[in-house]
Amino acid sequence: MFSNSLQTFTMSVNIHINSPNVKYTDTHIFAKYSYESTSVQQDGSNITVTPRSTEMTFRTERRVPRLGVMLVGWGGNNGTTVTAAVLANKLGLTWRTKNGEMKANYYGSLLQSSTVCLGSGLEGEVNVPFRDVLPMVHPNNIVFDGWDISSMDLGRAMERAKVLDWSLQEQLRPYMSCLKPRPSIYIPEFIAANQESRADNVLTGTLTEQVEQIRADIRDFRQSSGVDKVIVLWTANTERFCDIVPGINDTAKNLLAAIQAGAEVSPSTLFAVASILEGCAYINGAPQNTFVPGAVELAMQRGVFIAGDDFKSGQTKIKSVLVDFLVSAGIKPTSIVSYNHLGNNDGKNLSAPQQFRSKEISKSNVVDDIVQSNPILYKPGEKPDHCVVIKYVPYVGDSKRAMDEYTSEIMMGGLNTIAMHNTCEDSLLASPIILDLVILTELCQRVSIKPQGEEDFQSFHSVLALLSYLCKAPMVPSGTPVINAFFRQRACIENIMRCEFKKNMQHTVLFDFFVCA
Ligand SMILES: NC(=O)c1ccc[n+]([C@@H]2O[C@H](COP(=O)([O-])OP(=O)(O)OC[C@H]3O[C@@H](n4cnc5c(N)ncnc54)[C@H](O)[C@@H]3O)[C@@H](O)[C@H]2O)c1
Ligand SMILES: O=P([O-])([O-])O[C@@H]1[C@@H](O)[C@H](O)[C@@H](O)[C@H](O)[C@@H]1O
Repeated sequence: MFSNSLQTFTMSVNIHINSPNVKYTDTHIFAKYSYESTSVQQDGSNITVTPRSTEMTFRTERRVPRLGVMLVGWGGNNGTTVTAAVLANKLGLTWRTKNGEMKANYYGSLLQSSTVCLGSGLEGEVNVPFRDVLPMVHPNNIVFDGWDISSMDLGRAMERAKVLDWSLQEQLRPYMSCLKPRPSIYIPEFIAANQESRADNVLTGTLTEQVEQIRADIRDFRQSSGVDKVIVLWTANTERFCDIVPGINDTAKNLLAAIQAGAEVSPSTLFAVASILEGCAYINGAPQNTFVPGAVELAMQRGVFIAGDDFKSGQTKIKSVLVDFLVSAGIKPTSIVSYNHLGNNDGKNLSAPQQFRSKEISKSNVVDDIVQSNPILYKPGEKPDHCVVIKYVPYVGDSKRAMDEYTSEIMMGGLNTIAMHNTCEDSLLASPIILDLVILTELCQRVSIKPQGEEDFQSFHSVLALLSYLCKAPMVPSGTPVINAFFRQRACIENIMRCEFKKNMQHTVLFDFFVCA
C-alpha cells in the first residue's frame, strides 16, 4: 500500500542565511567565519593558554549529484535491509502488523531523523532537520549495487535475513528479486570457516585480476546506472586483523606491489585499493584493520576519502554516551561488562575467535579518550576493567540482546552500579548509519576550505574523521587524537555544517582533523 509520501518530503525546509558572511552563487555557497581555538603550553603546573583565531572560507557546491552506493556484502542482513528500507521509503509503503499500520521511515538516521537548532524566532527555538542545513543527497534517491560471496538475489536474501515484517517483504519482493550481487573476492582465511557454505559467488584469478574486476564493476555500475558518483562501503563479514608488514602493506607502493605479487592482502583491503584507484570513497563498516598504512597513503596520494571502522550502532553507542556522562560528572567507572548474544550470520561469523577478536578490540577502545580526559579520577595508564562478550544463539536471529553493567566509584567509598538490557534488530540500527555515512561522505566531497592567506581551496583530509560519530573505532589522520565521546562527535558534524551561519566556530577538537594537512 502507498501512503501520502509527500508528507515525508514536506518535512523539509528551505534555509537561507541572511548574513554578510554568506554568499550564494548559482553553483556554490561561500561562508566566511572565524575559527576560534586555543594553543596550550604546559610547563609543570603552569599552563599558558593562547587564543587563536583563523579566518576561513567554506565553499560548498550546491548541486546534489545522483549517488550510487556499492555495498560489499550486499546480500547480508545490513545490505538487504538498507536497500529494502530505501525502496520502502521511496515507494511510500505502509504495511499491517499486529501493532497496527506501519509506515516506512528513517528513524535512527542522524541526518533524516534528528534536528539542529538554528536559533530563536518569535515562537522560541527553531529546530530544523539536519538534512536541510546544507544541500545533500536524499536517501530515497540513492541507487544501490554491490557484491556478495553468496549468489542469492536480494529478495531471497531479505527473507534469509529475517529482519523485516513479512507483509512488507511481500510488497518489496518484486523489486528486490531483480537485484543480484556481483561475484566477489573471497579469501577463506580472513573470515570464519562457517561462512564457506555461502560462498558460491566468488571471483577467481590472481589478486591483480580480481582487483581489476572490482574496478571494472565500479565503472560498469557508474555507466549503466547513470549515477554521477559512486561510494563503496564494506558491510561484509568481519575479517581477522592482518599484520602490518614492512615491504608489504606499509606504503602505497609496497601494497600495490604486494597485490601484483599475490602476497597476503585481505579482501577488504583489496576492495579499498580498487575503490581508491577508481576515485571512489571507501568506508569500512566492520572492525578489521582494512586501512593498512599503504591504503591510507594511497588514498591521500589520490585525494580520495576513506573512513571507518565498524558502525557504532547500539550497545557501543550507549557506552560512548554513558561513560562520557559518568566521567564528565566526576564519577569513576571502574568496571564495564558488555555482554550480548545474537543469532544472525554476523553473530555466526563472530563465533570464530579471530573474528571475535576484531570486534572485541573495536568495542573495547571506545572509552579510552574519555578516561584519559580526567586525571583527577584516573592515574596515568589506569583504566576501568572492561569485558566484552558476544555469543551466537541462532534462535534470536537479528534481534540482538545486550546486557551491560557499569560499576563506578562515587563519593566517600560509595559504589554505583548501572545495569541495562537492550534488545533490537541489529540491522535496523546499522541501516540508517550506512545512509548517514555515505551521505555525509558525499557532502564532504563537495566542500572545500580556504584558510586565511592561502591561494586555493583545499579539501578535507582524506581520512574523514568527521564520521567518528558513526563508528566504534574512528579513523583519524595520523598524529591526531581519537574522540569517542558521543556528543562531542555530534557537535563536530553540527559545527561543520553550521559554519555557514555561525560567524565564530566554537573550538571543536575534531574540527582540526578536517582542515587538510
Ligand atoms: N548493527 C549491526 O548490524 C552492525 C554494527 C556494527 C558492525 N556491523 C558489521 O557489519 C557487517 C555486516 O553485518 P550483517 O549483520 O549484515 O552481517 P551478514 O553476515 O548478514 O552480512 C555479511 C555479508 O557479507 C558477505 N560476505 C562475506 N565476505 C564477503 C566478501 N569477501 N565479499 C563480499 N561479500 C562477503 C556474506 O555472504 C554476507 O551476506 C559485519 O562485519 C558486522 O560486524 C554490524
Ligand atoms: O551495538 P554495537 O556494540 O555498536 O555493535 C554491535 C555489537 O553489539 C554486536 O556484538 C556485533 O555483533 C554487531 O556486529 C555490532 O558490532
